[in-house]
Amino acid sequence: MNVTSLCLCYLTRTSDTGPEVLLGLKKTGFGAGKIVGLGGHVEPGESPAQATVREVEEESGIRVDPTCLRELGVVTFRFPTRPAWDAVVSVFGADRFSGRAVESDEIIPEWFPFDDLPLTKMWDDARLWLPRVLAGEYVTAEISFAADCETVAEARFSEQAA
Ligand SMILES: Nc1ncnc2c1[nH]c(=O)n2[C@H]1C[C@H](O)[C@@H](COP(=O)(O)OP(=O)(O)OP(=O)(O)O)O1
Repeated sequence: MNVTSLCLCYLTRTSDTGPEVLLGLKKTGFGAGKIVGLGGHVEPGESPAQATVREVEEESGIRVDPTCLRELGVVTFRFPTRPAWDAVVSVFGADRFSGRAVESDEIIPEWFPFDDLPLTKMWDDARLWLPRVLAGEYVTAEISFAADCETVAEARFSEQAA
């Protein structure tokens, strides 16, 4: 069976008080109630970058030119008790984009300072790698969740560069 292909995008900006990243409260579907990065499924015929541009606009109204996307890593999620949820996530970032973040059917967007990320309200794995990608590190990771599908049981990082 093919593993689901997802994308995530961390838009960043510099405010008067320092660097910030755009996250958002997921209103519906997988991960509802958590604060997440913008993103979603890579549809058939799309590249991960094309899916990222589409998902960012659908979820926040912000437009990103594909040439402005930076590859930040690839994270594989494994759910041993729910293998249908297994996914490979292509992670991108961009600091050039147009428009202002607005609420959509899926997400209530919010900018967070790099030094005050809402990690306890995010997927449990985010604390392990989001600060690293925001610090400029390319991350290749495989995350296995415990039986509760919420808690990280094991996280393996490899040194593979972009
Ligand atoms: N564990 C973990 N940490 C961080 N981020 C994520 C996960 N698991 C995840 O699925 N995600 C991210 C990856 C994706 O960006 C979204 C999930 O995509 P989803 O919202 O289900 O996909 P959409 O295409 O927007 O939804 P549909 O419209 O297809 O229902 O969360």
